[in-house]
Amino acid sequence: MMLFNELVLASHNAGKLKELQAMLGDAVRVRSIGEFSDIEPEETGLSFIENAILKARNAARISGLPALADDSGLAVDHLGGAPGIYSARYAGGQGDAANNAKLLDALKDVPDAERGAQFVCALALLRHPDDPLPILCEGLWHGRILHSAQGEHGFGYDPLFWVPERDCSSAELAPKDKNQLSHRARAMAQLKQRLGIA
Ligand SMILES: O=P(O)(O)OP(=O)(O)OP(=O)(O)OC[C@H]1O[C@@H](n2cnc3c(O)ncnc32)[C@H](O)[C@@H]1O
Ligand SMILES: [Mg+2]
Repeated sequence: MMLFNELVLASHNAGKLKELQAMLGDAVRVRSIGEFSDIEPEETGLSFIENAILKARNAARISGLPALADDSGLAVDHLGGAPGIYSARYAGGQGDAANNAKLLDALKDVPDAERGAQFVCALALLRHPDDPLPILCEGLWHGRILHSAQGEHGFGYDPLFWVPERDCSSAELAPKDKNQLSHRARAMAQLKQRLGIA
């Protein structure tokens, strides 16, 4: 049962915002945290869940609205799950191109069979900043890291993420297809069920 008709999305990532908005549809009025503040909270948590809660709590406090945050990243088997929660900061906060270059370099001589990886998404919804029981949902997407970038859609690590079920990179998927298959899509499907808007 939906208890509100408006929420703020606690993300400063344009690619994520677009996907989350498309997935939520018009069941709820979505505001962006950018309307309220340009300051990004420090992601000091040691898990995706902790960081999602921290970002949502900060947004709920700033906006006075229920807040939904997404903390996500790429966990590469050969790297023991790195970059994981540090995915956005993998190359020192220099952006997607630098992150992708560093990842390709880290896997330079690694054969296909050992290039398995998962995209991870944790969603946290807080109805207010002191919500003692956030709604938490998670999604995983299994794939493999390519040897070079492919595709123009999406954002972040998408050009390097091979999607076995579609035989292409996630940056080669049409946005509507990525939004049905991705880690974010899986977490969002759970959230919509919890909210009764599935
Ligand atoms: O924290 P916010 O403001 O939401 O924006 P952010 O970009 O910093 O987001 P995260 O802290 O959750 O870091 C996520 C990292 O994982 C990458 N990532 C997450 N989901 C992705 C997806 O669907 N496709 C490609 N890369 C993704 C993304 O590019 C970032 O480098
Ligand atoms: Mg972030």
